[in-house]
Amino acid sequence: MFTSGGIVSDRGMIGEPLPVWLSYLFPRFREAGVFEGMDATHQDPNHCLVNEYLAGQGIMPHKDGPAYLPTVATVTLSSHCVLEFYRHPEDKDQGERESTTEENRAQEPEFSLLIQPRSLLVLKEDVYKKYMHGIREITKDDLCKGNILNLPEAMPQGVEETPVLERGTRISLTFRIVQKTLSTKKLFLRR
Ligand SMILES: O=C(O)CCC(=O)C(=O)O
Ligand SMILES: [Fe+2]
Repeated sequence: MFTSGGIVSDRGMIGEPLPVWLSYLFPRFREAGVFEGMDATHQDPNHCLVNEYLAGQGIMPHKDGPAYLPTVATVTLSSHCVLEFYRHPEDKDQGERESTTEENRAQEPEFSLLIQPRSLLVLKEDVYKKYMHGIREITKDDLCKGNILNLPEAMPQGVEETPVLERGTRISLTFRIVQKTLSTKKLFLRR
């Protein structure tokens, strides 16, 4: 796992340009209007998190938090996954990723999405702000279980008979906009 674009902290991010192998996707994001109208100074994402999940690995339910503008674009490579969405009781989790707890995992998800390899997933607005998202630590996904909202459209061909998908290694590229950026020049002038 690594991040590109800079390290995000409370004070902001000391930005550095994303490498070409990530920024080559920007025209596609623009065509699809993914980050359109988010922020006057940022038309393209300035931060990317690259994650590798081996089969059986997941991520605890969490919100991505206020360091980013509330749109996230995720490109999935190699293997599918099922992303689950949870509504926090009373929505008291104020968007802090650190607030992830075992208690969150105990809840049942409200809905899920089947995320196919080579797909782009865009989460914004309420789904970003009000729901937590997570990936269960399992090696197989039974598509008959849970409330998978994008079925049958996202169902891979040929699995209608036995809709259990075995997970392989998944790589995700998660693009976001960090609004608060600090240039090294500004930092230097502050001293
Ligand atoms: O890998 C994914 O699709 C989700 C990653 C995620 O939720 C995160 O890094 O905040
Ligand atoms: Fe996340």
